[in-house]
Amino acid sequence: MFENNRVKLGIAPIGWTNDDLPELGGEITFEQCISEMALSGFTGSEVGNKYPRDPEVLKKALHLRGLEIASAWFSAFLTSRPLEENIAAFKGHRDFLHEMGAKVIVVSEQGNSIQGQMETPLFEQKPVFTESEWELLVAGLHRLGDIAAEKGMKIVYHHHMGTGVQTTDEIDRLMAETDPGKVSLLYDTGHLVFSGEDPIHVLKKHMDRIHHVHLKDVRMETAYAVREQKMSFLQAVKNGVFTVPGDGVIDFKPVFEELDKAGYNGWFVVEAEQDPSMANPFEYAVKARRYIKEQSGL
Ligand SMILES: O=C1C[C@@H](O)[C@H](O)[C@@H](O)C1=O
Ligand SMILES: [Co+2]
Repeated sequence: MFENNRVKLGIAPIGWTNDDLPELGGEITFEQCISEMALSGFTGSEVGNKYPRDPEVLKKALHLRGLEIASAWFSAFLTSRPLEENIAAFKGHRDFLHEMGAKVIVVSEQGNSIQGQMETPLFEQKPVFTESEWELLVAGLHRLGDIAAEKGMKIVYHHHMGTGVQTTDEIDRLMAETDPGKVSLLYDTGHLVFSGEDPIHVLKKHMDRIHHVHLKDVRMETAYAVREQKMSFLQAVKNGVFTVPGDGVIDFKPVFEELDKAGYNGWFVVEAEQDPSMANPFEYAVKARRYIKEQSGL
């Protein structure tokens, strides 16, 4: 599978130090994190809160370990803040990623998002965009897509738990209303399964829009407990809802087969936010790397 080096394999720093919950892994250094990524067999990474922001300093640390930057998350507030404010912040992010050699920019709309709220029940209070919010989102994403294209880059939209683009219907609507030349999709297995969606259905339906992949697995017993006990997204993460591929309920073989069949080229980024004091990030990175090799040959 994935012959001709079409796919690169990265891992996100969120298993070592969590951006949404910085106290998780607060003691782990940037050097430990990137050294363990390289040692476990990955060649790329996304950007975490401990990464130096000076591109030359970051490049040197990464290149010493054979790593490159795949992308980095951008929180958009297109439905809740002025467009010009979004554009100014986005341009800085785009320029940094461009300097680092990334080709795609992860974008997620955080207007009305509950993903960062510790006490807000995830399934009960998920935001639903109004018609005017959908219009703002679509028009704003088109602008961000144009700005990314100025540097030969693409935006890849991250559907996400606790946001207005979480479910299959919401992803379908976003894809239907956005221009494929300006807005691509990030496919995150963990968020789809946690939400109760069929990941293969979404994959097949939107394959031609998918230009970045997050490989995340789900501990289903925890996902059920989150619903029953009305936990928030952050409580779910603390309780270990997410883990690395090969450690949860998702069968990644058909995911890899579909992506291979479609000629996917780009990054696979393992992304498993869990408490590093309970799930040793190096051990889980090695586990993920072995599982991906077994299932895809990569
Ligand atoms: O891509 C991601 C970035 C994180 O900050 C986020 O909360 C996580 O769930 C995710 O999928
Ligand atoms: Co993700």
